[in-house]
Amino acid sequence: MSSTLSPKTPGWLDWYSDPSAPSFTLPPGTVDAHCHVFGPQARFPFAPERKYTPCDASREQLFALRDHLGVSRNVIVQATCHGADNSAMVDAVRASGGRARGVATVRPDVTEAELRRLDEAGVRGVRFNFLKRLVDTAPKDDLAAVAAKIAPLGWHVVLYFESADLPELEDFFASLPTPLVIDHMGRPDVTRPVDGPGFSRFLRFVDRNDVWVKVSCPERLSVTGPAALHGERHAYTDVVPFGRRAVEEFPDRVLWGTDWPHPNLTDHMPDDGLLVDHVPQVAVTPELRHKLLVANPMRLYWPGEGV
Ligand SMILES: O=C(O)c1cc(C(=O)O)oc(=O)c1
Repeated sequence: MSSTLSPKTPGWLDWYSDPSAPSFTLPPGTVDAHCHVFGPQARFPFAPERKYTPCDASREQLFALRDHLGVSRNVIVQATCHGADNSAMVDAVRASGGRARGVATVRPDVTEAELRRLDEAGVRGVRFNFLKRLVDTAPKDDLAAVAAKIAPLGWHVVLYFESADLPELEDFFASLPTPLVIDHMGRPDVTRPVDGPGFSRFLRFVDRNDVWVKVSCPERLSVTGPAALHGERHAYTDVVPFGRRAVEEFPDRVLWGTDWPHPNLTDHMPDDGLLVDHVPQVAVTPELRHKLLVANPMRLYWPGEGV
């Protein structure tokens, strides 16, 4: 069997295997609203159209990290290396005993029966990905067709795009008939001022369209670090003003996630324990932290299970 497995993309960085204990204690009920599973490849082969071949990152390994960090629940987002085959993600969500929800990737010809099956498994949204390094195309007609199909289920659309592409995409986004959730703060250029035109445009878009924002991936957005490694508890200081601004302007619509197992990082792989210590730097009061980590994701993914 192992001879049929594809080797990892050259230079691939594996997830950090021995994360430290965070010094910040996550509040009870914390949701990691953005994480992935990869394979395991031998059981859930990667998609032929993928742009990278990762290491395995199984549901058991994700749940072990959840427990180690003091997280209560996960939202498992379909990773592009699995294309529109949601098997690994759905398997993980089903195995969580109600402690995970899923975000899927589906094609425009997806049937109602398949959507109902995903919904019953715990899927609550679909992801539209616009990063050219991750997907070949993102035809708006196809995506609009998907959005029309999932809207009656009460699902939302998760959007992953580069900040430079927002001007071209925002009318399309605003036309979608579902709630919207934006990955990784819309990937701001953190070398620019937090009150400059780029991030201001993003915040205006969020404000006008009632969008949810994931305050996630400082390790991906940071230019100057320092990295969450070697005991560094004030990591990624260049990203802090952007996260703080989003949390303070939209306290009821921000979400947090680890992004474990951190696909496609090339510079370093963060220690996830230290990454948790980034949270109190962007959400500076207990009230803001409770909204970011517990109340907001519960409203979106476990409505009716009030907190
Ligand atoms: O920036 C990335 O490379 C990346 C990739 C994926 C994915 O492949 O699904 O998901 C993410 O959240 C981030």
